[in-house]
Amino acid sequence: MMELTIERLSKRYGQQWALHQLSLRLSPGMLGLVGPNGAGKTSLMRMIATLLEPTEGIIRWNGQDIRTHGQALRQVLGYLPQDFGIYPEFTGRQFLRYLAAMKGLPRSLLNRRVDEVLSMVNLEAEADRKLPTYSGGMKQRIGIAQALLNDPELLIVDEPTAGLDPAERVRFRTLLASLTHNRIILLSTHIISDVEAVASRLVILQEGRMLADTTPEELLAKTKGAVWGVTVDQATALQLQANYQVSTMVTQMSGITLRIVSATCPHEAAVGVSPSLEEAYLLATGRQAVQV
Ligand SMILES: Nc1ncnc2c1ncn2[C@@H]1O[C@H](COP(=O)(O)OP(=O)(O)OP(=O)(O)O)[C@@H](O)[C@H]1O
Repeated sequence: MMELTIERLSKRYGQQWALHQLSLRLSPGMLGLVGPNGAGKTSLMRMIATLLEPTEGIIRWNGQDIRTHGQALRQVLGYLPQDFGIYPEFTGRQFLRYLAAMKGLPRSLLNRRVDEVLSMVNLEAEADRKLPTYSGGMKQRIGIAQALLNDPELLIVDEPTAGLDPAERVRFRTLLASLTHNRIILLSTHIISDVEAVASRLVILQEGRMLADTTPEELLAKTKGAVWGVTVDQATALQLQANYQVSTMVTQMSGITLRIVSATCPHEAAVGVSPSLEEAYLLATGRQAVQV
């Protein structure tokens, strides 16, 4: 059995609710937890990892309350926190061996398991280099490797792609996708493309509340007919930008081409275009996209 159940979970810091009455049931597969900074993603993940006390609500692993049965969950948990610290004096392999020993892996298994996880994250060739010489992507892959040491049933990864370049980000996404078999993966991000094509389920959080519990396909289908493309002069572009959610803005010889997320047609020359998942997310959250 592999089931995580979250029942009316809330976290309050002082007067502020970081998370409010969230209920979710997770089964094997990847769930993308998407939301802007401050949405409550880290608080939720830390509560599941038994590192933070909920203010209200219950988290159950296979039916058992983790407040009283935390050890059962920790045994099957792999966690890559956002601020994952490395030890500068270690090589990748030494670091993993050290953590494997800390996690109580028996000596007879330890070296073999470290080799296995190094191969899973494709770092065998760099395993004997010191950690400070690693790129951002390699550091994150070592982070995943340490989270995989105990072959976790529940893998929690908090904003792993922050600071990675686009190639590293794609590589990291592919790595996570390869780990979904027979595991629950909870991946948080504020960049929707990180979970596009890899998450079978999307939960959108905003200001501590769940805006949507959906699938990428469903979210896209809902957005059909609500994304428009138009090429206009600069003054019109600025005006449209002030009044609508503009997802992209590209300057071309013929003028400025905008993509606009709007339930109604924003301009007489606008034509309907196929939505991207990012635009679907913008429509769901009602947020202004970053200008390009
Ligand atoms: N220790 C704390 N004390 C007070 N407020 C906190 C604390 N930790 C988080 N918060 C607040 O709770 C809210 C949710 O924060 P949280 O870190 O869970 O969100 P997040 O979605 O993970 O955002 P980020 O990606 O920025 O970490 C934010 O408004 C944050 O300022």
